[in-house]
Amino acid sequence: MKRISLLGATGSIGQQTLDVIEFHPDHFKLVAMSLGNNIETGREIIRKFSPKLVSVKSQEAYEKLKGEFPNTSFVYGDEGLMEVATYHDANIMLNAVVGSVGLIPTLQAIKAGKTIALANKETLVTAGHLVMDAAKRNHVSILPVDSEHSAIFQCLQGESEKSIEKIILTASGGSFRDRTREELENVTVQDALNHPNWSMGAKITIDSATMMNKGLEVIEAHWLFDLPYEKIDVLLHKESIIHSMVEFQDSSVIAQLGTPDMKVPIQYALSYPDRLQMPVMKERLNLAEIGKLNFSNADFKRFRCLDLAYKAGKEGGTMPTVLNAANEEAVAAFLNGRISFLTIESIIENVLDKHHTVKDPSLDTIRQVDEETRRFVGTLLASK
Ligand SMILES: NC(=O)C1=CN([C@@H]2O[C@H](COP(=O)(O)OP(=O)(O)OC[C@H]3O[C@@H](n4cnc5c(N)ncnc54)[C@H](OP(=O)(O)O)[C@@H]3O)[C@@H](O)[C@H]2O)C=CC1
Ligand SMILES: CC(=O)[C@@H](O)[C@H](O)COP(=O)(O)O
Ligand SMILES: [Mn+2]
Repeated sequence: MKRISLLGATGSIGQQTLDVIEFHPDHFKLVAMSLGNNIETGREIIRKFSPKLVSVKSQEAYEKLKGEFPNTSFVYGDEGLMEVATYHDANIMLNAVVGSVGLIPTLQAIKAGKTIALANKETLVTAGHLVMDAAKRNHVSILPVDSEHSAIFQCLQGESEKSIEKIILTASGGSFRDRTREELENVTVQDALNHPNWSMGAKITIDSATMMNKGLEVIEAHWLFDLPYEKIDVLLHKESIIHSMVEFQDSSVIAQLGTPDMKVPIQYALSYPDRLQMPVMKERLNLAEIGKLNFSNADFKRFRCLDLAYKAGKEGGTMPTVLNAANEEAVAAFLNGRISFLTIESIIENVLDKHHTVKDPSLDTIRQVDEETRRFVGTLLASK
């Protein structure tokens, strides 16, 4: 029985994780969870799964919920998130919060010896060296939930990482994949939130539209699979059927395919090294029905954020921390209607240009750079 603590239970990945847990009561049990502001959904989840410990974001939410469920203890804030991440009765922690707020709970869970199922890619982007180093020292596995990384992880089962020629991350191209840069000038938040293949949280859907998502995934892959950036390619594939591929030294290419459904990589991370039945999904893959799959190279001028992410990743040190923090702030400003779609990338580029890299940063330095970057983006936004 895997006993799961789930960060971000009310989100898109969180809810699909709960579906998977519900399908397999003999294999999985939810013992602890966190939510942010969505108390209504939180209540429904607590009623259904009776977790022993629940963390909420604010003290106000904590005051509202704490007397309602006699068998559940409540905590709140950053401290609460950490308590859930390290809950004594959990053996696996699935991190499905959005943003670099996921970093510290991940590090704490690693220290507590929990297996990590990681959806929260920002954690690896902002401080991949600290996370992978802590995992190594504590003999803890980091199992990917992100669909591309799960695909690569699956392709690598039974293979030696030494025999990898390169990995190929597929990219749908997001909501605006068929538009020119000129056509991006006046796109709306609603247009951007309309992803062609995946139903996801707002932040990652915007990241997908700017292709920053793929850039973050390149950095995530660098850390997870210990590969230099030269061995990580991106390929546009608009159907999101091939979730990613590995090319080996002998020229063989192994790919992982499936309909776009996050329950598959979530379940694989939870059941690993076993596979379980997938009782409820939209549909299984029928290639004859699909007929044709499309591929093309990603244009780095068209998808500026992808280029910025490769450059930040290659530079290393604190540069990816800045990339991530600037992106989080710029995307939030776009979602709030404060800036246009193309301003997201110009803000990130401006901030990266001004940053002087600190090599091999400590956790304190990462936190400081993250905060400074957010403040700097705040001043840029104030002048708009
Ligand atoms: N959605 C997807 O299909 C995929 C997502 N990912 C990654 O998984 C992560 C989660 O994405 P997704 O599920 O789409 O995001 P959502 O926005 O749908 O969910 C985010 C979750 O995090 C909680 N949360 C947000 N901010 C905070 C905070 N400051 N403190 C505590 N909790 C917080 C939210 O709580 P509440 O809603 O209650 O406020 C919610 O439970 C991201 O890193 C994303 O990149 C990766 C691959 C696919
Ligand atoms: C489902 C998932 O893993 C997302 O990260 C997805 O990959 C987004 O799709 P694109 O970034 O390829 O548009
Ligand atoms: Mn992905």
